[in-house]
Amino acid sequence: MAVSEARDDRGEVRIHESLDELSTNLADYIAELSEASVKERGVFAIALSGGSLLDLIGKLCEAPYNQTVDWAKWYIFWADERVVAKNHTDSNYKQAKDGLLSKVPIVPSHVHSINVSVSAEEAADEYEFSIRQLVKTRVVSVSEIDDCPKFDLILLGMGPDGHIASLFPNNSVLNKRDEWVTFITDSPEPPPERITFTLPVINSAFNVAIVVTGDSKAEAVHLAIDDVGRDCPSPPARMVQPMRGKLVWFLDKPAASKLDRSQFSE
Ligand SMILES: O=C(O)[C@H](O)[C@@H](O)[C@H](O)[C@H](O)COP(=O)(O)O
Repeated sequence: MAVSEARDDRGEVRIHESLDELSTNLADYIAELSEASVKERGVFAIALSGGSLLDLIGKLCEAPYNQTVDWAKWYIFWADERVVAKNHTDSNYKQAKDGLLSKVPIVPSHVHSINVSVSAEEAADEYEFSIRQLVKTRVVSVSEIDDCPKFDLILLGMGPDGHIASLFPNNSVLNKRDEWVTFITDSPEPPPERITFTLPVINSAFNVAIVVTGDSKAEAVHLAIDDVGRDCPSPPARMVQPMRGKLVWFLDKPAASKLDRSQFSE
């Protein structure tokens, strides 16, 4: 059975016995947020990331979710994307299409992927422009604090170095405050060119989920969640602090193995 704990500004931490339990819990969470958002706003604007996360949301293609989720109301975005051809194995779009989008009845015009035929800088600018149009029509809500887009849900993975989206440690894009979407050409992980949401956009969302599995990420999970003191390095994932939204961590046991687990409850 999953255990969970509320960690003040670090959000709710859910730890799962197995990947299967995590996938089911994650699918339930997404389906519930979708239902609430469609009821409240008539649409569900969700931003995906890349990596193992996309395998873990695969349960959404199965019963009961494939029948019960109101797919026609979904609008899909990417919190980060690699600037490669859309049929390239590194493309987050391709991974999402193969694993989810082609298997459920999402409206093709609701899928907002980046333009990969231009430079990373231009792709980021164009993507921000298209999000601005959808904020105007309120397909994407807007933050009352700073006019940032307010996605119903942003799904993030995390690397062993604590990066989320394409916001890597010690990269100057972590300090971007004015752009909604920015770019890098020097990713420490291939491919080098990527576009990414900035922290203000991530922290404006109604809901953010960070999904992390495997013991190679246990130290980064500890540094991102526990009270570790100022002398420890602060990974980008620790900077995810939704201003008015809710943060939930979905972890398996190996990823949670270095957490201070004094107060978890069944
Ligand atoms: O496009 C990307 O590379 C990502 O969005 C990135 O932030 C990813 O989510 C993490 O690197 C975790 O990836 P894994 O879960 O595959 O380790």
